[in-house]
Amino acid sequence: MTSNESTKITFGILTVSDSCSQGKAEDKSGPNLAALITKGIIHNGEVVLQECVPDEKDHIKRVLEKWTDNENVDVILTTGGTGFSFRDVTPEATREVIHRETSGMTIAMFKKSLDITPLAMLSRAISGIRYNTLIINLPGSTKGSQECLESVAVSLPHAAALLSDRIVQVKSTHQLLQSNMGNCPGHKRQHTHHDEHHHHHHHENTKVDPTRVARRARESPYPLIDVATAQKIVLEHAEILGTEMLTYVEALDRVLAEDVFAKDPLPPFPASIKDGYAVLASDGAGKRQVLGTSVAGVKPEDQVGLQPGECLRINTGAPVPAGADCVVQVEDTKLIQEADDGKTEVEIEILLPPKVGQDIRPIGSDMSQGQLVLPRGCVVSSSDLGLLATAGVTSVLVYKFPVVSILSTGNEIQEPGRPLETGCIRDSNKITLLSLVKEHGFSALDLGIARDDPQSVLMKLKEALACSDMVVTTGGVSMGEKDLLKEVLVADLGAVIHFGRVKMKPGKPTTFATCIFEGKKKLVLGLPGNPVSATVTSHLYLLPAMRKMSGYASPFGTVIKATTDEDIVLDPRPEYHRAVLTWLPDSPVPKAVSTGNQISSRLLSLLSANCLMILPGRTEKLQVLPARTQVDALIIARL
Ligand SMILES: Nc1nc2c(c(=O)[nH]1)N[C@H]1C(S)=C(S)[C@@H](COP(=O)(O)OP(=O)(O)OC[C@H]3O[C@@H](n4cnc5c(N)ncnc54)[C@H](O)[C@@H]3O)O[C@H]1N2
Ligand code: MOO
Ligand SMILES: [Mg+2]
Repeated sequence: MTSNESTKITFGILTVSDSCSQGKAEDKSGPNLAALITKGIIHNGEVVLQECVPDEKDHIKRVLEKWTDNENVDVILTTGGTGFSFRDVTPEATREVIHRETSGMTIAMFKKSLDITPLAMLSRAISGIRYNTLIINLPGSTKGSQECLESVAVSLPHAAALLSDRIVQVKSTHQLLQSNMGNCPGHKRQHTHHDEHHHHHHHENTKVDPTRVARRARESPYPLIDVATAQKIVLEHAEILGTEMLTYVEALDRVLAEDVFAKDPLPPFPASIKDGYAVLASDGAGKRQVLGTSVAGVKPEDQVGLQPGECLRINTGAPVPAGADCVVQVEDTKLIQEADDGKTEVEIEILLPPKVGQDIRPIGSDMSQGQLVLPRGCVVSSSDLGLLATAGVTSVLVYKFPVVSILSTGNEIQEPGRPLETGCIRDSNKITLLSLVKEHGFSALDLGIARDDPQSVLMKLKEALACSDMVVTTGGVSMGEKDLLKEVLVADLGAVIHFGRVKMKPGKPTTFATCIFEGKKKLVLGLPGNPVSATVTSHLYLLPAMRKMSGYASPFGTVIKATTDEDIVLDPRPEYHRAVLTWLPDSPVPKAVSTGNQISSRLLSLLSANCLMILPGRTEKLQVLPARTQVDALIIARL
């Protein structure tokens, strides 16, 4: 039996201290703990994270949650903030993030510390498990924290193995069931000599009784419904959440909840369209005395009046002076006489007889006072903002945006930006979806990664439901043993699953549910885990739902006609085939060129794709769609 030689145990060390975080004191116990671990106090221990935070509960919680949920570290040691002083809140922060206490660890530390000094009684340290991470409070002093670490060191490898082993156990089940995944060498881990002990632990800890695999449905209980029906169902529940007043500057991409009218006319005065001279049309062509200049921005009442035979130089946009009823552009005039200073004009000649109203924009000719400027339901664009500004509208009533949270699931998923851990892949779905909604004028919250165990999925779902109107998850909705979303939704959240499978490719296991959480109706969109499926189904269900909830009159994306570029073998399910639209000079209908291998795990099939060709499902009489067939194409990117 080999020991779990190959497994390292990753540590995060969090020093909690106002003075250290403010640089007023040097953190000694944190580095000392790191040194002990590096020297091997824990077999295969490795410090991967180290930070110092003030004695602020929320700050401590944030780091503990981040290190657990995103960094997936095995053990977190906090040092400091466990005493009686008012600022000591590490135990409170820890208690709020752990799911289950590990009192054995705490007692072991106290036992040893109390043997050394009765003052150990003044520590309020606790320890516990959050998902698969063990969090242990150590005292702030270098000596005290070292003694406590030494007292638990002997059992840490075992504790960490039990927690992480659950992952291996689940992962191998998970892998087994995802038939297309095969067996990944990363998961074959030799159990230590506690084998029977481990299995014992597995049984009680993984809450997956072996019979369940056998009982597991061989067929999904959810009927395959078509895309249009699925979209209709989602939109029925995607209701407007209310309205809010925004300053006009914040209104970009929002939908107006009421008509907007012009407060002021444009132009507010008769404005010249040209650089030239303001004149009386009745004077006809011929000489004029130049009175002076009317420039843009001068108040009309400061303008001198105009008598017959007189004219006033005027700039584009300047108010036309009282009396003048037309403007002649300077190109249609000739200079007759100018003053000794060689620049002030005295007399000019109008070469063409001017017409009344010529080159003048009358008051309100662009926008009259009280006129309807933007109708209710309009999605405010950049030029609409200009109109709001012009109309003197300072704030507008818009529909509220839905708060949407995005949650990845899966034991094999790790946060991007870190070296790959054995048997893991990086989360691409979350960043894809977060930026996809942003591309379409919305925003969403990143709720991290849920692990493949019921309690982790439930905790994460609750967290997401508490802070958003719609929760979007990816993964865990197909037929696998660890595809827990539907089960947790129904069993633990009393949700109604409106559909659990859609006849489409990719995107078959797309799931949609609603539930009442803290008295409010919430939507849960369970997208498939395959990256392409998650992205394609976002275009078909997520964006339309967000648009509908934001007040869009037409929530669906734009569909145009395109012609296929080559023969395409049809799938039994209607396919949303990634393609690149290219317009050719001789045909108004663009060509849609496929991006190649469409397997739904291959994000590259979305590379430069700007549309999804909507292909019919295969039938007896139609197996292959010939080239140059006209199909619908859903636009999915800025053209
Ligand atoms: N027996 C059956 N197995 C499967 C069926 C079926 O009908 N019968 N459907 C297949 C189809 S179609 C799809 S789509 C997938 C969807 O499965 P899940 O939604 O349960 O997704 P997972 O199993 O969790 O993961 C699928 C795949 O995607 C990877 N993944 C998951 N999350 C992420 C992420 N955030 N970033 C990147 N990659 C992710 C995961 O590693 C898996 O490879 O089910 C088929 N199986
Ligand atoms: O439905 Mo899946 O997304 O085809 O692979
Ligand atoms: Mg699955």
